[in-house]
Amino acid sequence: MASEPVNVHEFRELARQVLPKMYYDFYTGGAEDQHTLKQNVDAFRRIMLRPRVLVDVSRVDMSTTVLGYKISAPIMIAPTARHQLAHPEGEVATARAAAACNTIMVLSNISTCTVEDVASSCNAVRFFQLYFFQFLSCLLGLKLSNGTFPEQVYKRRDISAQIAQRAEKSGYKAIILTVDAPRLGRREADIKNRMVAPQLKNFEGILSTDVNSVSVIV
Ligand SMILES: Cc1cc2nc3c(=O)[nH]c(=O)nc-3n(C[C@H](O)[C@H](O)[C@H](O)COP(=O)(O)O)c2cc1C
Repeated sequence: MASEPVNVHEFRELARQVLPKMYYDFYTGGAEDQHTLKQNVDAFRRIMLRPRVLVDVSRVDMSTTVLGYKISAPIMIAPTARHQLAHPEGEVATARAAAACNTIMVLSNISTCTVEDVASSCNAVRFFQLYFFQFLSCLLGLKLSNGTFPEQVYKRRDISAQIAQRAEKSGYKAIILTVDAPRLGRREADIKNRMVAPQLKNFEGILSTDVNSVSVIV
Protein backbone atom coordinates (compact mmCIF):
# COMPACT_ATOMS: atom_id res chain seq x y z
CA MET A 1 0.00 0.00 0.00
CA ALA A 2 1.53 3.31 -1.10
CA SER A 3 0.16 5.58 1.63
CA GLU A 4 -0.61 5.26 5.33
CA PRO A 5 -3.82 3.29 6.00
CA VAL A 6 -6.66 5.59 6.99
CA ASN A 7 -9.47 3.19 7.87
CA VAL A 8 -10.05 -0.32 9.07
CA HIS A 9 -10.47 -1.71 5.54
CA GLU A 10 -7.04 -0.41 4.58
CA PHE A 11 -5.50 -1.88 7.74
CA ARG A 12 -7.07 -5.21 6.78
CA GLU A 13 -5.51 -5.02 3.33
CA LEU A 14 -2.14 -4.15 4.84
CA ALA A 15 -2.44 -7.15 7.17
CA ARG A 16 -3.28 -9.39 4.22
CA GLN A 17 -0.10 -8.26 2.49
CA VAL A 18 2.28 -8.74 5.41
CA LEU A 19 0.93 -11.58 7.56
CA PRO A 20 1.34 -15.29 6.89
CA LYS A 21 -1.97 -16.51 5.41
CA MET A 22 -2.65 -18.76 8.42
CA TYR A 23 -2.57 -15.79 10.81
CA TYR A 24 -4.43 -13.41 8.52
CA ASP A 25 -7.19 -16.00 8.19
CA PHE A 26 -7.29 -16.44 11.97
CA TYR A 27 -7.87 -12.73 12.55
CA THR A 28 -10.28 -12.17 9.71
CA GLY A 29 -12.27 -15.39 9.61
CA GLY A 30 -15.40 -16.61 11.36
CA ALA A 31 -16.93 -20.01 12.03
CA GLU A 32 -18.71 -22.30 9.55
CA ASP A 33 -20.14 -20.31 6.61
CA GLN A 34 -19.44 -17.05 8.44
CA HIS A 35 -23.11 -16.03 8.56
CA THR A 36 -22.73 -14.50 12.01
CA LEU A 37 -19.64 -12.59 10.95
CA LYS A 38 -21.53 -11.15 7.96
CA GLN A 39 -24.52 -10.28 10.14
CA ASN A 40 -22.25 -8.48 12.61
CA VAL A 41 -20.75 -6.39 9.81
CA ASP A 42 -24.25 -5.61 8.47
CA ALA A 43 -25.45 -4.68 11.96
CA PHE A 44 -22.67 -2.08 12.23
CA ARG A 45 -23.63 -0.71 8.81
CA ARG A 46 -27.21 -0.21 9.96
CA ILE A 47 -26.15 2.05 12.85
CA MET A 48 -26.68 5.66 11.88
CA LEU A 49 -25.21 8.61 13.72
CA ARG A 50 -27.70 11.42 13.94
CA PRO A 51 -25.86 14.74 13.89
CA ARG A 52 -27.19 17.60 15.94
CA VAL A 53 -26.93 20.89 14.09
CA LEU A 54 -26.38 24.45 15.24
CA VAL A 55 -24.73 23.37 18.48
CA ASP A 56 -21.44 24.57 19.92
CA VAL A 57 -18.69 22.21 18.70
CA SER A 58 -15.75 24.30 19.83
CA ARG A 59 -15.17 21.83 22.68
CA VAL A 60 -16.25 18.26 21.88
CA ASP A 61 -16.12 15.89 24.82
CA MET A 62 -16.97 12.26 24.13
CA SER A 63 -15.65 10.99 27.44
CA THR A 64 -17.71 8.57 29.48
CA THR A 65 -17.27 6.13 32.32
CA VAL A 66 -17.25 2.35 32.45
CA LEU A 67 -17.62 0.82 35.90
CA GLY A 68 -16.66 4.23 37.25
CA TYR A 69 -13.46 4.54 35.18
CA LYS A 70 -13.27 7.51 32.84
CA ILE A 71 -12.36 6.89 29.20
CA SER A 72 -11.94 9.43 26.41
CA ALA A 73 -14.76 8.08 24.21
CA PRO A 74 -17.21 5.17 24.34
CA ILE A 75 -14.72 2.93 22.57
CA MET A 76 -12.72 0.19 24.28
CA ILE A 77 -10.52 -2.67 23.12
CA ALA A 78 -12.43 -5.96 23.22
CA PRO A 79 -10.59 -9.11 24.25
CA THR A 80 -8.88 -10.70 21.29
CA ALA A 81 -6.46 -13.59 21.40
CA ARG A 82 -2.86 -13.95 20.29
CA HIS A 83 -1.63 -10.51 19.28
CA GLN A 84 1.90 -11.80 18.79
CA LEU A 85 0.78 -13.52 15.63
CA ALA A 86 0.61 -10.01 14.18
CA HIS A 87 3.58 -8.39 15.93
CA PRO A 88 6.37 -9.59 18.26
CA GLU A 89 5.37 -7.07 20.93
CA GLY A 90 1.84 -8.49 21.00
CA GLU A 91 -0.58 -7.36 23.71
CA VAL A 92 2.07 -5.14 25.32
CA ALA A 93 1.92 -2.87 22.27
CA THR A 94 -1.88 -2.94 22.26
CA ALA A 95 -1.90 -1.95 25.93
CA ARG A 96 0.33 1.04 25.17
CA ALA A 97 -1.99 2.09 22.36
CA ALA A 98 -5.00 1.86 24.69
CA ALA A 99 -3.20 3.93 27.31
CA ALA A 100 -2.26 6.56 24.71
CA CYS A 101 -5.92 6.83 23.69
CA ASN A 102 -7.02 6.96 27.31
CA THR A 103 -9.26 3.96 26.97
CA ILE A 104 -9.54 0.51 28.54
CA MET A 105 -8.09 -2.63 27.06
CA VAL A 106 -9.62 -5.96 27.98
CA LEU A 107 -6.78 -8.48 27.96
CA SER A 108 -7.77 -11.87 26.57
CA ASN A 109 -7.41 -14.91 28.77
CA ILE A 110 -5.53 -16.50 25.90
CA SER A 111 -3.06 -13.71 25.25
CA THR A 112 0.44 -14.24 23.95
CA CYS A 113 1.94 -11.90 26.58
CA THR A 114 1.46 -12.57 30.28
CA VAL A 115 -0.96 -10.61 32.46
CA GLU A 116 2.06 -9.34 34.38
CA ASP A 117 4.00 -8.17 31.28
CA VAL A 118 0.99 -6.29 29.99
CA ALA A 119 0.34 -4.75 33.41
CA SER A 120 3.89 -3.46 33.76
CA SER A 121 4.11 -2.11 30.20
CA CYS A 122 2.30 1.15 30.99
CA ASN A 123 0.01 2.79 33.44
CA ALA A 124 -3.66 2.41 32.47
CA VAL A 125 -6.94 0.93 33.60
CA ARG A 126 -7.23 -2.63 32.32
CA PHE A 127 -9.79 -5.41 32.54
CA PHE A 128 -9.15 -9.14 32.17
CA GLN A 129 -11.28 -11.63 30.26
CA LEU A 130 -12.07 -15.17 31.37
CA TYR A 131 -14.08 -17.88 29.69
CA PHE A 132 -16.96 -19.26 31.70
CA PHE A 133 -16.31 -22.70 30.32
CA GLN A 134 -12.73 -23.69 29.87
CA PHE A 135 -12.26 -25.07 26.42
CA LEU A 136 -8.55 -24.61 26.46
CA SER A 137 -7.90 -27.85 24.70
CA CYS A 138 -9.14 -26.25 21.50
CA LEU A 139 -7.09 -23.14 21.96
CA LEU A 140 -3.64 -24.19 22.94
CA GLY A 141 -2.17 -24.81 19.55
CA LEU A 142 -3.94 -28.04 18.84
CA LYS A 143 -4.96 -29.08 15.39
CA LEU A 144 -8.41 -27.56 15.39
CA SER A 145 -9.76 -30.27 13.15
CA ASN A 146 -9.38 -33.05 15.70
CA GLY A 147 -12.19 -31.77 17.95
CA THR A 148 -10.74 -33.33 21.09
CA PHE A 149 -11.98 -31.91 24.34
CA PRO A 150 -10.07 -33.38 27.28
CA GLU A 151 -12.27 -33.46 30.35
CA GLN A 152 -9.49 -32.75 32.80
CA VAL A 153 -8.89 -29.30 31.32
CA TYR A 154 -12.58 -28.51 30.85
CA LYS A 155 -13.29 -29.11 34.50
CA ARG A 156 -10.27 -27.40 36.02
CA ARG A 157 -11.81 -24.13 37.20
CA ASP A 158 -8.93 -23.76 39.63
CA ILE A 159 -6.79 -22.91 36.60
CA SER A 160 -9.10 -19.98 35.82
CA ALA A 161 -9.03 -18.98 39.48
CA GLN A 162 -5.23 -18.94 39.50
CA ILE A 163 -5.08 -16.70 36.46
CA ALA A 164 -7.83 -14.40 37.76
CA GLN A 165 -5.89 -14.00 41.00
CA ARG A 166 -2.75 -13.09 39.06
CA ALA A 167 -4.74 -10.47 37.15
CA GLU A 168 -6.11 -9.04 40.39
CA LYS A 169 -2.62 -8.90 41.89
CA SER A 170 -1.37 -7.10 38.77
CA GLY A 171 -4.01 -4.39 39.17
CA TYR A 172 -6.63 -5.37 36.59
CA LYS A 173 -9.83 -3.67 37.66
CA ALA A 174 -12.52 -6.08 36.46
CA ILE A 175 -13.05 -9.59 35.18
CA ILE A 176 -14.99 -9.76 31.91
CA LEU A 177 -16.73 -13.11 31.68
CA THR A 178 -17.26 -14.59 28.21
CA VAL A 179 -20.28 -16.89 28.43
CA ASP A 180 -21.10 -17.50 24.76
CA ALA A 181 -18.19 -19.76 23.88
CA PRO A 182 -18.62 -23.15 25.57
CA ARG A 183 -16.37 -24.45 22.83
CA LEU A 184 -14.56 -23.06 19.85
CA GLY A 185 -16.51 -22.42 16.67
CA ARG A 186 -15.72 -24.64 13.70
CA ARG A 187 -13.46 -22.22 11.91
CA GLU A 188 -13.05 -23.67 8.47
CA ALA A 189 -10.08 -21.53 7.40
CA ASP A 190 -8.16 -22.61 10.52
CA ILE A 191 -8.94 -26.24 9.74
CA LYS A 192 -7.73 -25.88 6.17
CA ASN A 193 -4.59 -24.01 7.23
CA ARG A 194 -3.90 -26.56 9.97
CA MET A 195 -3.65 -23.61 12.29
CA VAL A 196 -0.95 -23.95 14.92
CA ALA A 197 -0.38 -21.10 17.34
CA PRO A 198 2.39 -20.33 19.81
CA GLN A 199 2.19 -21.32 23.46
CA LEU A 200 -0.17 -19.12 25.42
CA LYS A 201 1.94 -17.35 27.99
CA ASN A 202 -0.55 -17.19 30.85
CA PHE A 203 -0.55 -20.98 31.00
CA GLU A 204 3.18 -21.55 31.05
CA GLY A 205 3.98 -23.72 34.03
CA ILE A 206 0.31 -24.69 34.36
CA LEU A 207 -0.38 -26.55 31.15
CA SER A 208 1.99 -28.21 28.77
CA THR A 209 0.83 -28.56 25.21
CA ASP A 210 1.86 -30.04 21.96
CA VAL A 211 0.06 -30.39 18.69
CA ASN A 212 -1.88 -33.50 19.62
CA SER A 213 -2.48 -33.38 23.34
CA VAL A 214 -2.92 -31.24 26.41
CA SER A 215 -1.79 -32.26 29.84
CA VAL A 216 -2.33 -30.51 33.13
CA ILE A 217 0.85 -30.31 35.15
CA VAL A 218 -0.42 -28.68 38.33
C1 LIG B 1 -9.24 -12.53 16.09
C2 LIG B 1 -10.24 -12.48 17.21
C3 LIG B 1 -9.90 -13.00 18.44
C4 LIG B 1 -10.81 -12.95 19.50
N1 LIG B 1 -10.43 -13.44 20.72
C5 LIG B 1 -11.29 -13.35 21.77
C6 LIG B 1 -10.88 -13.79 23.06
O1 LIG B 1 -9.74 -14.25 23.25
N2 LIG B 1 -11.77 -13.71 24.06
C7 LIG B 1 -13.04 -13.19 23.87
O2 LIG B 1 -13.80 -13.14 24.84
N3 LIG B 1 -13.44 -12.73 22.67
C8 LIG B 1 -12.60 -12.80 21.62
N4 LIG B 1 -12.99 -12.32 20.39
C9 LIG B 1 -14.33 -11.71 20.25
C10 LIG B 1 -14.23 -10.19 20.39
O3 LIG B 1 -13.91 -9.80 21.71
C11 LIG B 1 -15.57 -9.51 20.03
O4 LIG B 1 -16.57 -9.98 20.87
C12 LIG B 1 -15.98 -9.82 18.61
O5 LIG B 1 -14.93 -9.45 17.73
C13 LIG B 1 -17.25 -9.06 18.23
O6 LIG B 1 -17.04 -7.69 18.40
P1 LIG B 1 -17.17 -6.72 17.16
O7 LIG B 1 -18.59 -6.85 16.74
O8 LIG B 1 -16.84 -5.37 17.75
O9 LIG B 1 -16.17 -7.22 16.16
C14 LIG B 1 -12.10 -12.37 19.32
C15 LIG B 1 -12.44 -11.82 18.07
C16 LIG B 1 -11.52 -11.89 17.03
C17 LIG B 1 -11.92 -11.30 15.69
